[in-house]
Amino acid sequence: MPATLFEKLWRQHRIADLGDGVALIAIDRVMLHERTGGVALDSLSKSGRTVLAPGQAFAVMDHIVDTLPGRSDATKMPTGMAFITGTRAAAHAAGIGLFDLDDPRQGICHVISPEQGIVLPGVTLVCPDSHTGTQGAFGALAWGIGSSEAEHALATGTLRVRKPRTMRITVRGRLAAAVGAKDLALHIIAQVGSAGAQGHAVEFAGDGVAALDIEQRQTLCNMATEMSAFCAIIAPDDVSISALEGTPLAPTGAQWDQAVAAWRTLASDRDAAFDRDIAIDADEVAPMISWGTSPQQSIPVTGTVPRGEAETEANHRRALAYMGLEAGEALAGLRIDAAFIGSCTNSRLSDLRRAAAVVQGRRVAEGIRAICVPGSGAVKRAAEAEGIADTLIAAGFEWREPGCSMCFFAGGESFGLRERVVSTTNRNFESRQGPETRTHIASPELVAASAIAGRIVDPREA
Ligand SMILES: CC(C)[C@H](C(=O)O)[C@@H](O)C(=O)O
Ligand code: SF4
Repeated sequence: MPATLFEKLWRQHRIADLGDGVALIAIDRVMLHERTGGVALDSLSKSGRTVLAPGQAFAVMDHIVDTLPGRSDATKMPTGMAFITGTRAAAHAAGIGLFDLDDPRQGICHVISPEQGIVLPGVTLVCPDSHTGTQGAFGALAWGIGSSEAEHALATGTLRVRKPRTMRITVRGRLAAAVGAKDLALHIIAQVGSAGAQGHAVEFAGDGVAALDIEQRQTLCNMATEMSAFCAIIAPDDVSISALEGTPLAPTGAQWDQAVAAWRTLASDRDAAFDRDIAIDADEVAPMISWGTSPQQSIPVTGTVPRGEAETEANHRRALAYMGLEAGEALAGLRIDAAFIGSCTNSRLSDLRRAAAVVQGRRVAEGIRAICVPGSGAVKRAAEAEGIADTLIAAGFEWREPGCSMCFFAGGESFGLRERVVSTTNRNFESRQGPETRTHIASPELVAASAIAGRIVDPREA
């Protein structure tokens, strides 16, 4: 019987059926970060257990660390330092891999995993972080879990998992030159809704996805979390395989060749049936931006804030009031206070390169705070070598150390009260980037162009 890619990976990792739609699944990699991972490690050691496969477990410092130059274990978050020192001690005691603050490989967990070859096609990878599905861009089965599940996975190399349903999102045709994966993702989420993929493993397919480079694919899979997907996956191909070749933990020599031969079989069979199957026309995707407090509240940047539909009216009104907007108002032209380029959605080299191309030779508008936080040490060094950092700094951007930074207010860094921020991050929830901040999520090009203009602009006209 024809099988989906998800089904193939599920079967390859299924140890036992536990009944009622739940299976015991073999876990190949566990990633942890200092916000939730240290807790799992501590609880594990308190219960007298050890990590079964320390060589396949990795802890990363990304969420709480400051991203200001000259940073140390002390953080802007008053209780932050304990997360960092605690995770460090626990990782050392457990003997697992650690990407510490002073490690040149440090960065956001989902960004550094493929840089290091931690994620590979066909593996199962879990992390107590909701955007773990980002790594499905490499053809892995990667999903976010809770801390206690992380503890279980560390101790046993397995997890009980309720089998998700399957959903395919086929992108027909290629995106226009001025639009990218972030626009595509917001277009899809606006269509299917923030709960649109709940309980589903989403496979992105079609020529529009095959045409995306590996970093854009990660952006797309990252945003699947914002439609509540269990995970996202893209079948491995030359693009994803060559991106992993030569990474520190990838197989080498004959083992690499063998692995590649196996990875090439990882695709949904032609007649495989999905529980849900939807198609998107790439030529209908425009530069997008969110207007509200949920990623589904996104519109083309040329559009106007929609009027509420009856059943969501109260939510709609609340979002409008929170964002300081009125239905019918155009987003283009709206004054902003700040611009942020970073996060596991859009902090890779090509994201920064596209932003730099927009700001090249120009200046951030008077009074606008513009910040760029590269996703990893490797991205930072490459951007510096290529002149991207100089371009951004000359334009007036702050150039930071790698980390989640202002994606996530709980890290301690934040924007000011009620400030309006254009941001390349994935969440525009209330107070996500600071007290009552008004976040508009969009592509790096749109954010960069808006920083220069001091207001929301269509990057095609910048
Ligand atoms: C802190 C962490 C658990 C959280 C998540 O799981 O997503 C964070 O990364 C986020 O983006 O909100
Ligand atoms: S960059 Fe933001 S979304 Fe990504 S893992 Fe960090 S806090 Fe979560």
